[in-house]
Amino acid sequence: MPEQHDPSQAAAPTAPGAAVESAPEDPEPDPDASAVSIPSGARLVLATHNAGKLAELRAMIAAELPGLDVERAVVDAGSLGLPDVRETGTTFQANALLKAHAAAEASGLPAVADDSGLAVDVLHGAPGIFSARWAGRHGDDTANLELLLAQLGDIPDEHRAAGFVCAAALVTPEGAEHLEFGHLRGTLLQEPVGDGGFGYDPVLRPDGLDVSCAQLDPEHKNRISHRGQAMAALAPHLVALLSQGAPAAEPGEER
Ligand SMILES: O=c1[nH]c(=O)c2ncn([C@@H]3O[C@H](COP(=O)(O)OP(=O)(O)OP(=O)(O)O)[C@@H](O)[C@H]3O)c2[nH]1
Ligand SMILES: [Mg+2]
Repeated sequence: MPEQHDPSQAAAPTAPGAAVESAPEDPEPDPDASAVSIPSGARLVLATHNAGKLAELRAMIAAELPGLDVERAVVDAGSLGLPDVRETGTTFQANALLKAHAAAEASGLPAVADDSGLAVDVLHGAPGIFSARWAGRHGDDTANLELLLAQLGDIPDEHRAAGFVCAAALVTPEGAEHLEFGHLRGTLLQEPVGDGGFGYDPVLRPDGLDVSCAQLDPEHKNRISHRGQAMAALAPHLVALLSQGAPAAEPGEER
């Protein structure tokens, strides 16, 4: 069982794992990962192919680990040529773990993955884990959002409560796991507003604000978002992992 801190997320992930703290030091690159070329200085893989998520995750890691050279140390699944992982899990946490395990095994580096989505109360939590492909095609944000608005066309504001959910997983090449969660509750607007963010951002107005997520500046969204909360909770584990056994720089070598 990975560590997890969200009792509302009931289904248990299947992959076993020890606590990250027990990992003795940064691993040597996995010899079986020879198909993947790891840039020098890479320390962490972000196991996502979603550009919107990637930008947010990079900014969050830069803010949470100010000593880390994010440009050099953080690589992403796409730039390593890692394939998209089939999300066969039935919960956010199971899919986050699937993606992080796959990237850690393929790269020989620790990996962070996020599985996230929009859960609409009147739809009993849908689109949920199917958020990225709600309209039938993976990653068509405009079609997903239009379908959702059409489905909710007759639903008045007082019954349009919804929330973003994020499960963020940190997995080492040895299989150690950490899992954290974040939620952002709000109300679905009748029409998209704003052009920032991605996905369903233009239709979710967070509780206590009078703008959509797409109208927030990126720092503000990251401070309050589901992903921001999950990554803030994961940050101490990332710090512990990345500060352990950091290879010493060779004389004259830049890090
Ligand atoms: O408006 C949004 N603001 C957000 O902050 C947000 N976070 C997640 N989502 C939605 O949920 C899907 C994730 O699905 P998902 O976790 O499987 O990711 P993905 O398939 O897009 O990329 P990957 O990380 O799996 O490679 C995304 O595509 C979006 O539709 C969001 N929408
Ligand atoms: Mg996905």
